[in-house]
Amino acid sequence: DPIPDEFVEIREIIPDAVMDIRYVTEHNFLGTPVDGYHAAKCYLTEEAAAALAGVQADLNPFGFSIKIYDCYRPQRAVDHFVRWAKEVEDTATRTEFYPTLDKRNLFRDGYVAEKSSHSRGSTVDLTIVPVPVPDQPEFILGQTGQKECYLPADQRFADNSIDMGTGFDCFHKRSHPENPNLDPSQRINRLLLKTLMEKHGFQYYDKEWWHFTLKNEPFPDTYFDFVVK
Ligand SMILES: C[C@@H](N)C(=O)N[C@H](C)C(=O)O
Ligand SMILES: [Zn+2]
Repeated sequence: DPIPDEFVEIREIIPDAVMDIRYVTEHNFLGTPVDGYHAAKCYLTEEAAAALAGVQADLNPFGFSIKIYDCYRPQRAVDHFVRWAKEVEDTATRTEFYPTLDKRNLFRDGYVAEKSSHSRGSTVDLTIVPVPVPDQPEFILGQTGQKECYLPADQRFADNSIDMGTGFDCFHKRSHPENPNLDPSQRINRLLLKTLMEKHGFQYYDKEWWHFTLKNEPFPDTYFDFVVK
């Protein structure tokens, strides 16, 4: 299935966007590359990409950049998430990604969706990194030690993001954007991301500090399933 004309690959619009597309790798909550991700690329609708370019333009003069974890997500990837959640005996990634929860409750608790706004093409998971972009350790499944994603930045996986208080896809209350039990600098970092994203037309999500949907999304009722390639 071809990539719809209304979608763009983000680096065509934001060449200096930093990419850390987790679902094409093993460093995600499934511990395996996800169905439908064949390349470490970010496709978004033209409208969402243009809005995100505004965020990058605001960050650049201050020596920061957006870093993208996920964009358009094929429906078959979401279906893979659902299958994974039903395999209850597979808890290989629990320590890092959902240390306090039963994987069967990740959908109920709002951390993963069976019908995801990502599949509509105007939702993005992202953070902010300094420029020049600091190194980040390579993740090697089975070799890189798993650390709870809610631990302080110097104890959890050493993501090169500014400190948002948790790692990406940390299914835990500390990831709720307005959790008051964070250091002031972590709360300010979240506020910066949310303020910039809202300025450019995105809606934040009250369960995950990294997840934003364009308010005026062009395909509010369409769940796409083309492959990321
Ligand atoms: C899985 C996580 N990155 C995410 O995007 N969660 C929301 C709720 C979704 O699945 O749409
Ligand atoms: Zn998301």
